[in-house]
Amino acid sequence: MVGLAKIAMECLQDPLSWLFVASVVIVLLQRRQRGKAPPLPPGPYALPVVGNMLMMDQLTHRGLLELAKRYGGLLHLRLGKLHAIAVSTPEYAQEVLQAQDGAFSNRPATIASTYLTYNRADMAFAHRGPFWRQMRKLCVTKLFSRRRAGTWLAVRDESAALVRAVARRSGESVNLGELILNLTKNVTFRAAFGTAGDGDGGKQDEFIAIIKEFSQLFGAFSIGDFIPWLRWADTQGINVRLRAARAALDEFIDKIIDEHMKRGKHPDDVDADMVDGMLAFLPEAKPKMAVGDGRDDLHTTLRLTRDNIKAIIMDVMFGGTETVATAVEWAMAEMMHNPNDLLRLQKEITNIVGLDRNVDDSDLDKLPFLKCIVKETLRLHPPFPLLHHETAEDCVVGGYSVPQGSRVMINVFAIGRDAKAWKDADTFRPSRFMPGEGEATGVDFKGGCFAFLPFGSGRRSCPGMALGLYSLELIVAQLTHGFSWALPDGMKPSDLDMDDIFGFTAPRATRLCVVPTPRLVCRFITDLDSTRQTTSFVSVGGI
Ligand code: HEM
Repeated sequence: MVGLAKIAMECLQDPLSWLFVASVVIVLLQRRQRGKAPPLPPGPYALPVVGNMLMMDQLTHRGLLELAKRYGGLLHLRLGKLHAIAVSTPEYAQEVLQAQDGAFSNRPATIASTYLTYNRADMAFAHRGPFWRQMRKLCVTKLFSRRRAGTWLAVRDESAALVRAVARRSGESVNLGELILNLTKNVTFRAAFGTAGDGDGGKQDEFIAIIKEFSQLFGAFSIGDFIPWLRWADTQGINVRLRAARAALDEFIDKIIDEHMKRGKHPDDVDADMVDGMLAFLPEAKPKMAVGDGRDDLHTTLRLTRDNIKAIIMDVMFGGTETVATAVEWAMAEMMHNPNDLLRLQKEITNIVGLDRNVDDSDLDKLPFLKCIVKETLRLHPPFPLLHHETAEDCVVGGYSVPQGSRVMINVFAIGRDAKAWKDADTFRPSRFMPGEGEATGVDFKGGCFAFLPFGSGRRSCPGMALGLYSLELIVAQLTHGFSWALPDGMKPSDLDMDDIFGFTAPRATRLCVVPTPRLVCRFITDLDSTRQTTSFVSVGGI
């Protein structure tokens, strides 16, 4: 006994031994503490060190839906050092997005996304707190607001340009998915920088190449995100690509900021773009546009840096481009798959608008079935199928522990197809929302119904919802009213591939290709711009 005590005393004189003993004590105390806390939510068995990392390919909306069938609406996975929680029922969604919203409103970020957002200098990746609140106010009241007329005009112009482009291809198979994605890229480019896509093709192509690289890097797998002591290992050379991508963005946007500062447009001008709007908060901008002019609360308190401007522009590009394009393409695809719904919508629009012009803004609120098509599309195909949140503190949900710093994935896709919440949950049936006809009349996606969350709910819900919805409704209405549509090569509606793929959003696995025939009262014009001298249609009403 004396011998043992002597050995222990000798060991403890060595600092390394002290460290070892202290670690053992901490682990034991943590275990004791955890013994008192509620258990973690159920989930598959986690291996030592790597946990469930071998299941990474199942962390998609469909993979997590399958896991939820086995483990329940709140399930736990261990990804290296990280706790990950998947939420797959409306009840649990309400708990994390409403009842405990404050604790669940941080945003997880990888090493790559932290670097690419200039250390969370944007809104989408900023943790909840005073900075994020101010950024959100800036976006909602200044940047995405209806008062920034140029953005809404860009949607109208680009939608009309799409209709004209499709009309020129009457009777041919057109890749509608690709055309729609180009349209939304043009809109966000114009909204951010004010330049019309067509007139500035080179610049826009350069920017799209930067976005593509950002997008790949955002999704790149890095072992250091899950096992921190392996952060030094950069086996795929991602760090070099990250530095190059950010340098390219710096060069591109710095030039645009300088040009905008030189022209000195007032941020409230009708044709001011988002960069003009943000320069009003950049201290180095011209005095007449400088911060602190006391116009409102935000102007006296918010100071932006160039990094903030770049990071917010990327939020707009990522938040507003693929989301709208994905939803429009799905709406058109579902109507091709369900031709009776296409005919019903065409009939509704024809009754209100007539056949001598296309739909405009003032028609949209008179088209209830159009709203039903949009809702049903967003229910079955939410552009962001998973919402990514992080817990700011230890929480308890449904009797289970959710530790601080957990990654929380709210499976909006699974929730929108929850059989307890929705009748014929997997069927596209827009009339379910039709006033006086369907069982889901009055159900909305503004955030109060936790079975229907395409724009999220609570603090982190989408600040661009009004713009996104407007774009979605106008483009779908104009395409539907402008043309009769057929599938190419004698394909039947039931042959249409309706699979999706998981990425930044959940777009169609195969692009939608369709054959248009103009259906408005038209006059022929010869398309002199076209080298093929084709004859195309333009509506007398001026689409
Ligand atoms: C149909 C179109 C759109 C859909 C379905 C959509 C959906 C969403 C969803 C689900 C979220 C995340 C909510 C959460 O994490 O809880 C979100 C966030 C966001 N959206 Fe949208 N969105 C759309 C259009 C837009 C547009 C047009 C813009 C910009 C002009 C935009 C900008 C953003 C931003 C910046 C965020 C991050 C907000 C934050 O973290 O505080 N979105 N959106």
